[in-house]
Amino acid sequence: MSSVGKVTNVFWQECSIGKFERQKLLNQKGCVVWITGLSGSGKSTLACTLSKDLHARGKLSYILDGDNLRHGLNKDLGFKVEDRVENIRRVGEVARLFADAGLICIASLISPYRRDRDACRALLPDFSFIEVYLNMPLELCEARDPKGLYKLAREGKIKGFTGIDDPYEPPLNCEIEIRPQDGL
Ligand SMILES: Nc1ncnc2c1ncn2[C@@H]1O[C@H](COP(=O)(O)OS(=O)(=O)O)[C@@H](OP(=O)(O)O)[C@H]1O
Ligand SMILES: Nc1ncnc2c1ncn2[C@@H]1O[C@H](COP(=O)(O)OP(=O)(O)O)[C@@H](O)[C@H]1O
Repeated sequence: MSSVGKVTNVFWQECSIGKFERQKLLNQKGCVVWITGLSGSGKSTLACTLSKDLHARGKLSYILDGDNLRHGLNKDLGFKVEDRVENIRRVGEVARLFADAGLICIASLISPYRRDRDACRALLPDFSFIEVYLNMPLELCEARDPKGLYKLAREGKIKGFTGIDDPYEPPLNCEIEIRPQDGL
């Protein structure tokens, strides 16, 4: 018996088919590629390109995209600090399940807070957690503005927009940092 979060009397159930058996079946290792950066920095584009490339190599991947998850799993969440924290916590847990299932899980979310990204990394001590920082200047992201959200934020029609009037904390020790001159 153990105590988990708010409840007690819950038990961990083991199965003889585990992570290693699944990895053998799929001929790959589960891991998480966590893409972080401002809106418009290219997270979804990179996630899709990576997934297509892996697919072509016969590797099974799955994308957890912030925008998409907010249509379902996270549709009860907004953009206040506590909602973003819960958003990242949930996606970290889902990413852990996908990695445990043996997939290459590609999470692409703004994930503005360093502490939350680090907490996701800490959830995955037995897997590779590859943090990819799309270090694109705000001016570039704002010039792209494919959804017109920066314009609305500048006009004050969206409050708390990341990079405008809400913070983004860049990673200090990410595995991969991509800058505009890297020519992606
Ligand atoms: N206030 C505010 N701030 C930032 N982003 C906003 C906001 N309102 C809506 N959007 C749109 O939501 C997308 C970001 O969702 P995420 O789940 O990745 O955000 S977060 O990680 O919880 O910060 C983000 O998508 P991307 O442009 O793909 O990053 C925006 O389209
Ligand atoms: N490497 C790149 N070079 C030029 N434009 C890009 C690049 N990556 C993405 N874009 C464009 O920038 C915009 C934002 O990309 P997107 O992947 O939607 O970013 P995010 O998911 O971070 O909001 C889109 O119009 C996309 O086509």
